[in-house]
Formats: sequence, structure tokens, C-alpha cells
Amino acid sequence: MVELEESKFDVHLKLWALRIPREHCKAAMRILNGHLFDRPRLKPITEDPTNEKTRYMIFSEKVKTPDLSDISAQKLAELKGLCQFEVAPYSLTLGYSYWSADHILKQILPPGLEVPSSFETIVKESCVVRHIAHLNITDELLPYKDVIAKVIYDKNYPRIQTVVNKVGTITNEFRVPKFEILAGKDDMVTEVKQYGATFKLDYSLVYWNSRLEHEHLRLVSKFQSGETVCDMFAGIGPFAIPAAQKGCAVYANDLNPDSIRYLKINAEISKVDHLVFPYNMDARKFISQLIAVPCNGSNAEAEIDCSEKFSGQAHREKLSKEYEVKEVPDRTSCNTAVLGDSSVMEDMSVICVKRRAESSQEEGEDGSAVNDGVCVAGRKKRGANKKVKGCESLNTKPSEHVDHVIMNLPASALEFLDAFRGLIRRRYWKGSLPWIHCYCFIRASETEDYIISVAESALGARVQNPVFHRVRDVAPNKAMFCLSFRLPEETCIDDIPSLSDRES
Ligand SMILES: C[S@@+](CC[C@H](N)C(=O)[O-])C[C@H]1O[C@@H](n2cnc3c(N)ncnc32)[C@H](O)[C@@H]1O
Repeated sequence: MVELEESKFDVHLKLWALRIPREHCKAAMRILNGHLFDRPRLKPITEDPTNEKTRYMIFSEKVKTPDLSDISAQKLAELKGLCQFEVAPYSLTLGYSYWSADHILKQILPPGLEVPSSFETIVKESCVVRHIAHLNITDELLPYKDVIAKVIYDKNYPRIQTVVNKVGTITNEFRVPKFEILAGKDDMVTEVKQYGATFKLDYSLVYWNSRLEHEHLRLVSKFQSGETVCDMFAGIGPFAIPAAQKGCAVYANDLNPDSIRYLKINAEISKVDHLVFPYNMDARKFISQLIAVPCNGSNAEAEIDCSEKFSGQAHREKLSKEYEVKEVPDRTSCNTAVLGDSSVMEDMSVICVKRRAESSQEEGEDGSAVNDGVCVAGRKKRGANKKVKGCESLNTKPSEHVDHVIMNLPASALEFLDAFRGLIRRRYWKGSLPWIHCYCFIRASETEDYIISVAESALGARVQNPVFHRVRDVAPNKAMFCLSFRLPEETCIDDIPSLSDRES
């Protein structure tokens, strides 16, 4: 292991300084401009410990002799006309605490090795600490990992309180890297802010990527207040929570119980827990059960009964019982009692939803609304049961209408598109089919047409007017994209009973 010997970084400077009455410092500074000590974070004027009426003005290394012959005669004459002064030797040591992390690491690491200059920082913006620096230390730097971490920790404390290194590649389905703690506290619970919302998370247990902030915001900007959104791979809620803040009803699912635990906490922190419906199951099962019409009527009357039975409160209660699997135990300080399923379900009964299909909005080619809807989602205080005035109150049955489905699992989301085959029963569905926003990776060797063909074979239907948005480059030959398209009509079951069925 490489040791960090702090005294090795000491640089002793032998300088000259002007001992001058303190009231003349300002004018002398102006005259000596360009000749004074000029280093970041250090001032060229210091107190004189022997006399409170005088101060030292430290010259730069360029002023080499006490006769100040390196300064022009004109400036010296001006200085002499200003006041009496004395030139004295001045010693200064720039030590470990002075130098930047970059400067120190350049000296420690063998020449040719790249200094890890940037790191993913989980920064909490308030003064409460617990910030995490996330390093991805390359193989050649591994022998230096501890010393790198110590320098980053020392140089960024208290902004950074824990330095971690990602170990190996991400192989688990929750997309959570394995970390080793290299410096600071063994505590990965932290908070991040995105577009004004606070997200609490345990960085060692849940997926989080600060680099997606812009994408979260971009996609949510396409949603309108009152729309219904399904997030199949919701994580701790970076799409779900801002969508709910906008007034959307959000059905948010993740397979990772810790993600759902934090999603609930975050929904409560942002005061949108009445609009966010958390689920903890496989995404394919989630979307199938959420959107599937829950019973199979065979005649018109039975159909009405059936849809009534599952409408509104009853429908949501059924969902809460059947599909919202086990309550995730809360291991954090946040009180999640109020996040219990039934309270969420009750609140949902007053959500005011104006569906895109029933509003007069125009729509952009990627599902974004061109003009704002008139309806504002009804937010109510817990316990109150009041609808927002002037707003059309609809039962948000996801088996009848969903506006947007988010699928952010880029490595395999395209494969999950098969869940939509035959999922929507057209005669129960109201208005237009949902926009699907499916994230994927595209390698340099692949084309958008190829991605469409993969999506189409999963859906068993042609995709019309797909929109690709490049999210970010993840490797030299690989980029993350968001593919948005309206779910094709051919994926629906058109199960209107035939005449002979009705007659029999
Ligand atoms: C790339 S992350 C996206 C999280 C979040 N939407 C975001 O943008 O930060 C993918 C998420 O999908 C979850 N996941 C992986 N496989 C899943 C599955 N089969 N069903 C549901 N969720 C799954 C992971 O736990 C992870 O939280």
C-alpha cells in the first residue's frame, strides 16, 4: 500500500516582504501591482506579529533582492514618496493542506497514469453532511486507491464525507453497483436534489445516476397535469415524483424492495404520496396486471357490472390487495405509516384527471402536449375529500386509460415490450393508446431501424412515427436513447362480441 507522507509536499519559500504602516497598504498594493505574492487562497498581506501598526506585504518569487531592483525605478520612487518602509526576509511553507488534490496526486502517481480528477458526487445541498464521492478506479490505479481516496477526502471534507470505489461490473438485476468504502464514514444513506425535489436514498442499495437529471426533466416536461403515468422501472422515483408534482397520477413499480421503500419516502418528502402508487414486482407482471381488464364479461350488462365493480375506489382497493405486494419494511427514520396502501388508495379517489383523449390538447410528435390543459389535478389535504372545482373528476382506471408508460431499463427494456401484446382490450379502453417511452442502448454498429425492428418483434406490431432522443454517451461506441412511440393499435385485443355470440 502506498503511504501518504504529508511532509513530503512541503515547499519552503524564501521571500522578501515590505514592512509598512497598515494605513498605506491599500495605496502600496496599487503601486506594487504585479510584484506581490500571487497564489490561490493566499493573501499577499499579513499581520506583523511584533507590531500592530505595521503589516507585511509579501513579494512574489520574482523579487529576488532586498534592494527591490526587480521593480521599476518609477514605482519605487512612488512607493518611497508614499511612506517610510523596510524590506525584510519572509519565510513561507506551503504544506499538504495548501496543495490541491490534483497537485498532490500528480506527485504520488507514477508518470503516465491519469489522475482521477472527476468523480460522481452525491451532494446534499443543505448544510447537513453525508456526501459521497464515487470513484471508478481503473486497474492500473488500484495500488493507489487508498491514497487517492484519502487525498480526495482530505481535500473535500466536509463537503465529501465518504469516498467509495465501484467494484466490478454491475451484474445484479437491481442495477446497483458494489462499492468498497475507501475513506470516511461507512454510511451510504444520503439525499440528492433534482429540479427542486429531494430524494433520499441508500447509494449501496438502490440505483441512482445523477447524470440522468436532465433526461428525467425532459421526459416529465412532456406530461400534462392530470395524465396517468406508469413507470415500470421506477427506482426511487426520479420520473415518478416530478410527474406527480406536476399533477399526474403515477403508478410506479420496481423489483427492488429498497427502491420502493425509498420511493415511498421520497413521495412523502415531496408531498405527492397521494398521487404515487408504489408497486414492488416484476415489470412485466406489473403492467399486465395493472392494465388488464380485471374480469371477462360476456354480455353488455355483465360488462357494465364488471367495469363498475372495478371502477374507482373498489378498483383501487382490489389493486392494493392483489397487486401491491408486501409492505416493504422501513429501516429509515422516516415514518411511513401514513404511506400505507389504504391511505394512498383513499386519496386517489379524489384525483382529478383530465385525459388527453378527452381534452382539447394538441399533441406533438413525441407525445408532448402543445398547449397546456385546463385541468389541474386535484391535490387534497390528507383526510379531506374535496374535488378541485371546475375539474372533471374521472376514475383513473389504468385498464381504461394510461397516457404514458416509462421503461427505463436500457439494457433490456425493449424485451419487456412483449408485455403489451394483447394487453389492452379496445372496447374497455377510452381514448388514445399510451405513449411508450422505452430506453435502450444503441451501439455504433447498430441503427435506429434495427432497434425499431427489435421493438416491433417484441410487440408483434408495426411502430408508427417513432421518435429517438439521444440521452447520453455511455461508452465510446455506445449511447443511451429514449425511443418514444404510441402503442400500436394492432397490439390491442378487439374483442367485441360477434353477432352469433350475442344471439346465443
Ligand atoms: C436503470 S434503473 C432506472 C431507475 C429510475 N427510473 C431512474 O431513472 O433512475 C432500472 C430500475 O429497474 C429495476 N428493475 C430491474 N429489473 C426489473 C424488473 N424485471 N422489473 C421491475 N423493475 C426492475 C431496478 O431495480 C432499477 O431500479
